[in-house]
Amino acid sequence: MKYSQILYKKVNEIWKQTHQHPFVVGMGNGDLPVESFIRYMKQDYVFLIDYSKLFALGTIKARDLETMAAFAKLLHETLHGEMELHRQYAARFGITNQQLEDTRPTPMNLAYTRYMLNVAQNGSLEELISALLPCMWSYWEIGKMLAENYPNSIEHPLYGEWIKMYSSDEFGSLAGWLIDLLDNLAEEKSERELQMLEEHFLTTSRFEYMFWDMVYQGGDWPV
Ligand SMILES: Cc1ncc(CN)c(N)n1
Repeated sequence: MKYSQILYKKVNEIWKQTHQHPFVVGMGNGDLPVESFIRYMKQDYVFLIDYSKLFALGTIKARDLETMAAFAKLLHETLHGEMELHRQYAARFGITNQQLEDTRPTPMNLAYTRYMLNVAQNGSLEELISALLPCMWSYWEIGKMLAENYPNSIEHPLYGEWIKMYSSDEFGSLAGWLIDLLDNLAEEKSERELQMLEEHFLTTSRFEYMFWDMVYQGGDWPV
């Protein structure tokens, strides 16, 4: 069995609960309050600024030109594709790009990005990938699940664009490339190293769930 399939099984329960989270379900059936979506978009924008840096660190840790170029492409797609979606959403609500960028990350958001940046800066290329992969892979799974279970959701005036982007073949092929890369790299790793990668994968899968919960519940600094 491929290493990614082993990981997929390990996070099955976490991802299942993520798919059932009211924020995710609310995008599918259109019931999600707009204020929750605006909170998500702002928090996610500053999340993506740090997340982009992981791809930059991926180019530094890459061991060949092809991998370097692929990480550079992911960096470009995040800054100019994924984040552009957020900028367009924000404009609809009269939120400027500067206001988006100035969003103060919540403690949960900060904990998540600091965890990944710490792994990316201090760990191996394999650790970096295993920490960031749930972000891409779980979003792709959510996009596909929503498009399949809620076929009309693609037409939703607000959430439709989000679902279209994350269920798209383009997004899926970027996630797929990262999955294949981890599978190849994992072949040469010891049990102990694989255990560490699994730990990162599980941790950031849990962080993903917590991120949805944070933007739904509105968790912020107490003072
Ligand atoms: C919190 C989070 N995780 C993942 C993704 C998908 N890149 C995202 N936009 N935001």
